[in-house]
Amino acid sequence: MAAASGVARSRFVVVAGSRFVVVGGGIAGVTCAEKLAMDFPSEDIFLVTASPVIKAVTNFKQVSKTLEEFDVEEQPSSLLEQRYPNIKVIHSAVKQLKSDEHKIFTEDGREYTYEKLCLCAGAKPKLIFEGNPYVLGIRDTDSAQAFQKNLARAERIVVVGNGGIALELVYEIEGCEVIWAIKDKAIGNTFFDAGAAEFLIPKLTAEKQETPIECKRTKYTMEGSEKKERAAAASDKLGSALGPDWHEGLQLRGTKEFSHKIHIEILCEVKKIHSQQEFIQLQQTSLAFPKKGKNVEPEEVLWPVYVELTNGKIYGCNFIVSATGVVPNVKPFLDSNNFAIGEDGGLKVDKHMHTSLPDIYAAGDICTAAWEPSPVWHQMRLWTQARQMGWYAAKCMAADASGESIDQDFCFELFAHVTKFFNYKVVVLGKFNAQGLGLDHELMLRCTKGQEYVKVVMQNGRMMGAVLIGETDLEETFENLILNQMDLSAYGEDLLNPDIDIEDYFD
Ligand SMILES: Cc1cc2nc3c(=O)[nH]c(=O)nc-3n(C[C@H](O)[C@H](O)[C@H](O)COP(=O)(O)OP(=O)(O)OC[C@H]3O[C@@H](n4cnc5c(N)ncnc54)[C@H](O)[C@@H]3O)c2cc1C
Ligand SMILES: NC(=O)C1=CN([C@@H]2O[C@H](COP(=O)(O)OP(=O)(O)OC[C@H]3O[C@@H](n4cnc5c(N)ncnc54)[C@H](O)[C@@H]3O)[C@@H](O)[C@H]2O)C=CC1
Repeated sequence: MAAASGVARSRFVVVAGSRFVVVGGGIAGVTCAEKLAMDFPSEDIFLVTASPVIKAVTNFKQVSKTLEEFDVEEQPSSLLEQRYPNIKVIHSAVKQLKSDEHKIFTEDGREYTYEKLCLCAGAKPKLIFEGNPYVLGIRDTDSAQAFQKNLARAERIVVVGNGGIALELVYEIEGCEVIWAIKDKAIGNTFFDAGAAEFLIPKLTAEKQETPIECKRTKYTMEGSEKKERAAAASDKLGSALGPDWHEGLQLRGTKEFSHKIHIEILCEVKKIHSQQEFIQLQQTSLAFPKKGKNVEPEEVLWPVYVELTNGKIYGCNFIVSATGVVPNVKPFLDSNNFAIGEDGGLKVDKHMHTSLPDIYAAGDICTAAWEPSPVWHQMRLWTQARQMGWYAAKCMAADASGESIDQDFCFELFAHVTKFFNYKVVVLGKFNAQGLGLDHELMLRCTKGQEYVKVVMQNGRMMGAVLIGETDLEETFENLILNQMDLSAYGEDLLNPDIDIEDYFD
């Protein structure tokens, strides 16, 4: 017993301690470390990360009260250390946390002490049939490249899930048949309602893809990363999450000559996945790619794998993409640490980004916002929120360290996200899908086919949320109307009347 514990102790070397230690080289961790480095120029800030490259926010611009514009670069960590000489990046994964001793232990056998720690280790894809070699998830550079390689040899794939990744994939993939299996009635349930889905659908059947629109608020690049480091990233199992426009550098093309070929199976899930051999033994029939949405033809061709849906249909394919959400990456930190965990599996944080354990904070995809939120804010695991939380967590750590109290940052007053789907600019504000409002709300719509889709969510004459697809230029006005909760009953449908310049109305 004594010998065993002696061996265990000698495996770790105390390298150093720092007042502030941040874990994770994604947007949340890097932003947190940068803010601490700025506020404490004479302290060393340790950034411990499993990934060989880090994610840096560049060209940040606050374009309105809550909407932000910034680029994200995947960079070698040396660039971060050049910008902030008091940041020391440690490349190793944390394998254990001893919160009662204020220590973390890394995979390379070192231990570090901290006074205040911020955990920003992100999330992992929540895969269906995890472990099946034909099921792929997309999270980081490594998994995106593996997907691209498999797609280049594929004639047909099945995409499961109906959120951000699935929406991007089905639009971007060319030269490959795509069976898109969704649990819901309409596409894009995490961002859209059935009306918006209807507006977007024609883009999926368009034969030719158009030139990508300039996305005003987001850009994702890998500038500054050297080839050597990119290769290392490709073999990394714990890379940071990809972000907007991640697919632009990748050719997402199968073996065929056509552009889009998508069939959507609604209101179903995957019941079973059969290997080719299992399928042969089953003596069942699989279906050919449906023509004009109808599944009449059985298929004779043999495929590497078969997907049986809960609606009874079976499709053969080359592989399956599980774009079915994420689970916070909390595992390395749980052993012997009694963290309060949210329903979604994240580390619960209070309004000061503090977890349930002393001196430990969390930010980004790993955490679950457990404070009483503003009526028009909610958590979504997004790039923007990772940056906001990382920045604010650093402010909270600094305030706690100096015994000050601070108010919550304004960004948590209103949920605001700008992105791009199907080559349209998409802005979602507040309770854009009437989340949590029950039946007590009204919707107002304005739609010009192929051009714009505007939806506002109203409750008791007040605007609670909005979805803006296309170049509507309404985001700032609507942002103000949601924030100031003005009674808009008197304006009725004029609120969305295209002949009235509502900006003038409310200025
Ligand atoms: C394909 C894809 C597309 C996306 N598109 C968008 C988009 O268009 N817009 C948007 O807003 N959001 C998008 N997101 C979501 C967004 O990328 C994430 O919400 C955000 O990047 C999360 O940042 P993070 O810093 O919390 O986590 P991550 O970026 O996951 O970073 C976690 C970091 O922790 C490190 N780490 C993990 N475990 C350990 C450990 N044990 N020890 C040390 N380090 C560890 C990792 O190496 C990594 O550096 C997308 C996500 C994906 C997967
Ligand atoms: N443009 C953007 O803003 C983008 C944001 N992202 C973010 O990246 C993260 C990962 O993206 P996604 O994986 O798309 O997650 P997501 O949370 O956006 O969507 C998950 C989808 O999977 C479905 N689902 C869950 N379990 C399922 C099951 N067992 N069977 C079938 N369907 C199931 C859900 O109904 C939902 O439609 C998310 O946080 C997302 O917000 C991703 C891509 C683009």
